[in-house]
Amino acid sequence: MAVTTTGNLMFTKPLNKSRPLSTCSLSWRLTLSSPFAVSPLCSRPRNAKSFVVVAMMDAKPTVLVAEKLGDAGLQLLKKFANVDCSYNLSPEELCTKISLCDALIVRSGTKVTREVFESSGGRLKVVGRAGVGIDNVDLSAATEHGCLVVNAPTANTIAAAEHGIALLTAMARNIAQADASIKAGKWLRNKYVGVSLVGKTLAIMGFGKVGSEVARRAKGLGMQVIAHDPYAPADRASAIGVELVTFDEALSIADFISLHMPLTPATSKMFNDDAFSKMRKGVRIVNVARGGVIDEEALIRALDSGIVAQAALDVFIEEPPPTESKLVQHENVTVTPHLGASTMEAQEGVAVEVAEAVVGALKGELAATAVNAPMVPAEVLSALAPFIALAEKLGRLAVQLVAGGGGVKAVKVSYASARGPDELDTRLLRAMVIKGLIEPISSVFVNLVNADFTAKQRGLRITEERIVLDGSPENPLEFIQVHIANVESKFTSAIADSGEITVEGRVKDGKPHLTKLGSFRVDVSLEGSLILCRQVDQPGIIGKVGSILAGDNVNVSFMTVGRTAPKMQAVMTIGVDEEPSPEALKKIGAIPAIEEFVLIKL
Ligand SMILES: NC(=O)C1=CN([C@@H]2O[C@H](COP(=O)(O)OP(=O)(O)OC[C@H]3O[C@@H](n4cnc5c(N)ncnc54)[C@H](O)[C@@H]3O)[C@@H](O)[C@H]2O)C=CC1
Ligand SMILES: O=C(O)C(=O)COP(=O)(O)O
Repeated sequence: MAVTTTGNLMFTKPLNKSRPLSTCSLSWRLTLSSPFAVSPLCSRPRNAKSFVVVAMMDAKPTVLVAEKLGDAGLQLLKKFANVDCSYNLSPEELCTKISLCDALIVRSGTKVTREVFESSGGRLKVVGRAGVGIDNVDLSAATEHGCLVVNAPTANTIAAAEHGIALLTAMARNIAQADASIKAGKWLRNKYVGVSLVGKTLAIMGFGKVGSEVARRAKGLGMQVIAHDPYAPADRASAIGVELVTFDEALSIADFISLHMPLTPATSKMFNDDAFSKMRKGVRIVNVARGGVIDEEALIRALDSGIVAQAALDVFIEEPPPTESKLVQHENVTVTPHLGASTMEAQEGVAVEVAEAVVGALKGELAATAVNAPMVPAEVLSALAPFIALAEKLGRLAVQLVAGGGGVKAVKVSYASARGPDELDTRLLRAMVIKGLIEPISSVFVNLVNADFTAKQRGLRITEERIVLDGSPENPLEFIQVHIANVESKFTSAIADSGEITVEGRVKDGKPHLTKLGSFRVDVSLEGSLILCRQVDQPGIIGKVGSILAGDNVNVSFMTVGRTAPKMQAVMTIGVDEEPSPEALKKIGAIPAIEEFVLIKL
């Protein structure tokens, strides 16, 4: 393939969409039934550009590691992928490089913006955050681009909690200031008299993983611990002897306040003038969460007025903060450069946690640490696996039966199961029906991440219905039906009495089968291509069609006939391994008894 170089980019000719998959530049590919199925670059540039950047010619995906990552994680990645460790990239450099990458791993120092996803040209499949907070990743843009975001939610919990306690104790005893003063040649024993922690009330704001661990440790120091978290279960708090209180109660009671909530639109600047005005005079604040949860200007005012006696901050709205920052320079403020997660142990831990999630996602597995996709436990996933393939095939079949009308706008998916509604997670199945409905008629790539978004964007209303069956709930599902309303069909027999295109499928011997088409009972394996014929039921038709296909060297894998009654209307479904030639199809259409027929590519 001819490649020309322009600056940092390698450009090649526009790729031919009709090229067989096996000749794509990106030869690794996941199975289509995978929820994170990767359609190669050549088959679906999402934002199709006149030129497509081609990354590499070997079989491995490329992972860009944009910030320092523990060695154990790097080794894990290298077993599966080409790993490009490029630190301190400018936003422009990141946007340039990203089009050559299948995965990106960052910490808190890299902003993964909408531009990054747009610049990836659809190639970026997964962003791994080697840590907890994902406020530096534009999750909406990731979801819209079908890019999975995973994080490492557990491996740095203890490190962050320990750093919170370190800041709490260092602040109370003026450790940083006293250290600086000795180094400046002073000996200020009276100036740096501290305050005791024992018996004081600590309010933990955000009682999640880190907050709970800080609470445990603070109790060990003899503090009274209360917590505010609108979403935390009371039994978890009471199990470690912590009382959950309202926001205002926490502010008005606490001697010390430690922040542990994520930065979200709801928590942004929640510690503002109003909040500071409700605090006890002389309160001391620790922030190892995110700088953005505090209005930094309001904190300076509260420090200057004495409402806040001291603050210890690991995080800032802008990182690194400007050197002349009044907050950083304030004598009652202790600062660290976002070190909460920076222990040897935590960095090795997050590196492994994120590398495993990224490799898994690149292999098409569902990640337990997915941030923008439903987390489906492994056992549920394996039980649903055959139905995932069925759901996609039914969507693909149904949409190819549409001839016209108002366009596909209203689709109902019915799940027949003996399981209770809470025991059947249909999110995955719905996503796969959407994938099947949209991919054959567009260049959009649909996966579990962007399925609902893509359907909504295309004005496709998906409703779901449960058909409750008696019997053993051992099987997750008996059958799935897909109904498309308000459309005409190119195969009128696919329209059921309800007036909707209706297809029904079951899993037989682990394989997806079509079991009903419109009002006709059929049974054909949903593989390869399908020929659907409607004819007046009479002897000899099967033989005629069979011999036309044999003459065209097309292997028939399956054939069934469903009829309303003997000698009445019948629907013949024929599974074929190869696609018949137009001549063969013409001959089938010319058989007098055949009233309509259609070829469906699954
Ligand atoms: N400084 C550092 O290096 C580190 C900072 N962090 C920060 O700490 C945050 C917490 O981490 P984890 O405990 O692991 O996350 P988590 O998700 O286990 O806990 C967050 C808690 O905040 C609560 N929360 C959400 N909105 C709230 C609100 N409006 N008011 C009070 N609570 C609210 C949630 O219900 C949840 O329980 C992360 O989002 C991250 O920003 C985490 C690790 C290291
Ligand atoms: O995990 C988090 O949320 C952190 O803030 C840690 O950030 P870092 O990976 O050290 O840049």
